[in-house]
Amino acid sequence: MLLGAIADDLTGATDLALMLSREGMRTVLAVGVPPDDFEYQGADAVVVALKSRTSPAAEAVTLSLRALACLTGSGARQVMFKYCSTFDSTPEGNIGPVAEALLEALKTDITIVCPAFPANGRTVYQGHLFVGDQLLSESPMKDHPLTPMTDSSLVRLMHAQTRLPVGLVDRKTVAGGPAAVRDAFERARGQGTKLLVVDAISDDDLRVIGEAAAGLRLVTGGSGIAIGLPENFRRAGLLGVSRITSRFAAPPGRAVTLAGSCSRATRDQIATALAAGTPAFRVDPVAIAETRLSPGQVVEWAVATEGVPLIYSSAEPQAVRDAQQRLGRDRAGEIVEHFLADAAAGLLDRGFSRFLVAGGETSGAVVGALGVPALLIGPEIDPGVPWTLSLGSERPLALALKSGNFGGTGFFSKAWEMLS
Ligand SMILES: Nc1ncnc2c1ncn2[C@@H]1O[C@H](COP(=O)(O)OP(=O)(O)OP(=O)(O)O)[C@@H](O)[C@H]1O
Ligand SMILES: O=C(O)[C@@H](O)C(=O)CO
Repeated sequence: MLLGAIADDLTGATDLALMLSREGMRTVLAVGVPPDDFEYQGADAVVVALKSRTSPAAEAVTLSLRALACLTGSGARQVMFKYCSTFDSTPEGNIGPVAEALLEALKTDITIVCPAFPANGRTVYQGHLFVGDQLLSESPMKDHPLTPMTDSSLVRLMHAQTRLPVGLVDRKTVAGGPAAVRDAFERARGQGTKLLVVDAISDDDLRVIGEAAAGLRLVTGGSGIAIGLPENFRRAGLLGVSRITSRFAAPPGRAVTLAGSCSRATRDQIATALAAGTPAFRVDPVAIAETRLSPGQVVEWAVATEGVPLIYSSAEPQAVRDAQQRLGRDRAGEIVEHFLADAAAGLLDRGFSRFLVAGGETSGAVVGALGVPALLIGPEIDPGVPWTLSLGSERPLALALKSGNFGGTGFFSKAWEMLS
């Protein structure tokens, strides 16, 4: 194993695994910390998908260290910690605490912090994260149900989340190429800086940073930062030049779309699907809490519905706030996650084998309920979202796990057409 990665949610893990596959690494995704006898299938890269983004920081650290032990125990030469390209976190973490714990466990002195993913509009300039043409704190991320982002300065956010010294490598330095960035790492090292936020506004910048990061034991960032890492292994003669051609044969069976993401992109995709006449069932968290709605009812509705049914809880920010006021923020989230997971398990029992799930937390819950221990990465649907095939599940499943804010407005029909 050349690269071992720890992702703080499942859609983020598929996003990273897609990036590594595209750059020519045979990549396997493990759902949760893999057991000792996990079959790595000779992979160049293994991505461990956790569900640690919004768990208490201490829990996220423990889980991440367990994943790290598996990856380093299997010989990973470099380790990556993958978090969201919109830096989804709270003042308590979990990005800072996990990065700090990984640095310490790997006995290494410095790492980079770079969530940039230009293909999806995430860029970092002067240490500030932009989403499209908006600062993070002015983007729809300010209304996220679990991790509202109200500050765009990555340096400030990292200061709030760790006790470690934080520095910045600015765009001007990155424009100077890999040697200039490596020099900046050395200078920062000399000053005792441990976490270096790095500017990146294009894939070219990310390739420069990737090359400069060849000697770093730990790299942290969004999937974009991985774009330049495979080439380092190639330069070192450890990775072949051939690109991976993904063979993808989706199993037969019925299909369903499940959406628990309240992100802007998902809401637009739902609106597009509804306008096109997609049969849809809207799930209300308060109705679930008051036991007026059960997963079984939704399963029966989907079974009786023709085409690809859409089951969604996604709602506008005000409706989410109302539900959270009634139920509590975490409880509202958990109620919906459990509901959609139970509905997915019910649909699996009724012969469904193709699942498109929108939302990272939602995907984690659904894939857990479907009993899928690992995934093989298939073709890209939109930047950051591949079709995947289950590995080691009772029967083969096709899964598209979409990050909440990824994908064009016609994403659902585009994804399903790829399987028809
Ligand atoms: N109507 C609702 N009211 C309150 N909470 C909701 C509602 N619908 C969904 N949720 C919760 O909001 C959270 C959405 O998080 P999720 O990670 O699934 O989506 P996302 O943040 O858009 O995606 P990603 O993490 O991939 O960016 C989940 O915990 C979900 O259960
Ligand atoms: O980086 C991203 O934006 C995604 O891969 C993700 O982590 C969403 O949950």
